[in-house]
Amino acid sequence: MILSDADILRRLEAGDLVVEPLDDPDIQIQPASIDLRLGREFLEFQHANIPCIHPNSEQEVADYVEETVVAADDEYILHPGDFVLGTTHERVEIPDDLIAHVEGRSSLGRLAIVVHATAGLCDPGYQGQITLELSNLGTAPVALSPGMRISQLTFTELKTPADRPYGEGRGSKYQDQKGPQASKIQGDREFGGDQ
Ligand SMILES: O=c1ccn([C@H]2C[C@H](O)[C@@H](COP(=O)(O)OP(=O)(O)OP(=O)(O)O)O2)c(=O)[nH]1
Repeated sequence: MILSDADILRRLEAGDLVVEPLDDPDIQIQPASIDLRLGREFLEFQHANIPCIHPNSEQEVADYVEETVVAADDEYILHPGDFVLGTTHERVEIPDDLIAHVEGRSSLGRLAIVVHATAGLCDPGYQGQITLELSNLGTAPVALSPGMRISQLTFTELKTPADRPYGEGRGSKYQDQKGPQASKIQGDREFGGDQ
């Protein structure tokens, strides 16, 4: 079951679903989703730094990205073909019996801006800001401004709460992330990590 605006409000009031700061609930709570705003930090990919990324190399991933912070009243120009990591302004807490889907907004989609390349799922138990995989699929640069509504979250109720929710209990690598976070795939067991 997908939560409606009334269901979302009920869960926010109950306090187990958290979206904060929710500056403007009247505008941000949509019929069956919550609009989230764009944060000020961006991770850009430095193509010249390394020839290729080996997923098991924390160093290569770290060398590959560089953070840019734009002022609250400034803008970030996303050029055609660019791929950068952004962040939601809001921090979320997803209860154990919900999953949240990170979706784009139609108005931005019509300008060719997408907010995730592939992994648009926030697990039951996830807490933190949401890293956005931002791309401009169009032919004209688009100016993005911190605070603008950039994405929407929808919520689906699970049949039963997750037995092992995302979080410290299972060593989840993005729990409590602040700002855009680069890939931590080197934490995967396949690449020598313990997850
Ligand atoms: O667009 C998104 C989607 C998800 N997340 C957060 C919430 C989610 O719970 C967490 C992990 O996502 P996923 O399970 O898809 O990533 P993974 O690579 O499998 O990581 P893990 O091994 O920690 O599950 O990342 C984001 O920040 N941005």
